[in-house]
Amino acid sequence: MQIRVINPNTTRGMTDTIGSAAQGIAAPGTVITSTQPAHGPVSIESHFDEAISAVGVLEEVMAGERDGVDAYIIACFGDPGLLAARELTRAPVIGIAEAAFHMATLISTRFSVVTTLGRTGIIAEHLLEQYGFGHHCRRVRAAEIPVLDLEDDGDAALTRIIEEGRRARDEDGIGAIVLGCGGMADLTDEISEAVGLPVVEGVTAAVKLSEALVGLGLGTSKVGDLAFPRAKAFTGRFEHLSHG
Ligand SMILES: O=C(O)C[C@H]1NC(=O)NC1=O
Repeated sequence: MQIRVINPNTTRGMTDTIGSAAQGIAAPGTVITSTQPAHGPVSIESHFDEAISAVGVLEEVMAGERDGVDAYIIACFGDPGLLAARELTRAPVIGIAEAAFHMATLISTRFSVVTTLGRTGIIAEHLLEQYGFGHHCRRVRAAEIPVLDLEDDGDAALTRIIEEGRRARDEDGIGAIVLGCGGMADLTDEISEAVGLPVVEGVTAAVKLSEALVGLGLGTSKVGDLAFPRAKAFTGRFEHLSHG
């Protein structure tokens, strides 16, 4: 099977980190192809960044449909464009936040999230409620690091994440940590070792969930709100999105 991992930001180094983590956990026979939008924010750290990035995610899913992709992963912790992407395909589309939340509830009764900047914590909080995991998550914490510090200042970023993870361990009454950024995909073992808790990371969780869904012959329902979009003309810079 082919799983297309989409980094919604446009930083190639982070796309490569994400793709490597995905391939490293993939089963024999699973091919990971990783991609990013041609246009969009170099990192996603606000509602504005999320909104703009979603268009690129959808364009990458449309390209994947031409490539015969078997499953898609949206590798940003805000799961930008998730439901819209599901409208475009019969394949499974998994957001890394949703995947991580599901996995964390299978190994712990309470978890906390450690993400990058505090200002994006509300996005994870909204997703927790939207997905039905609000009562499982004790707190959404932030290491207060810019997303691209994970690429540009990795050691300092890792230190900050571990420090926040230890505070969560000591204060939150939790059994697991969820990593709140696609760019943390290669840090799972180091953080788990340093904090002394199981760490759930969304990219790798989404790979295994995608393999499970494809293996079960399950894909996005095309009945109801996730049916293919109605024929629609788009104008201006979005004219290429016209369909039907
Ligand atoms: O929402 C966040 O803080 C992290 C999010 N931003 C990004 O560019 N990739 C992510 O996973």
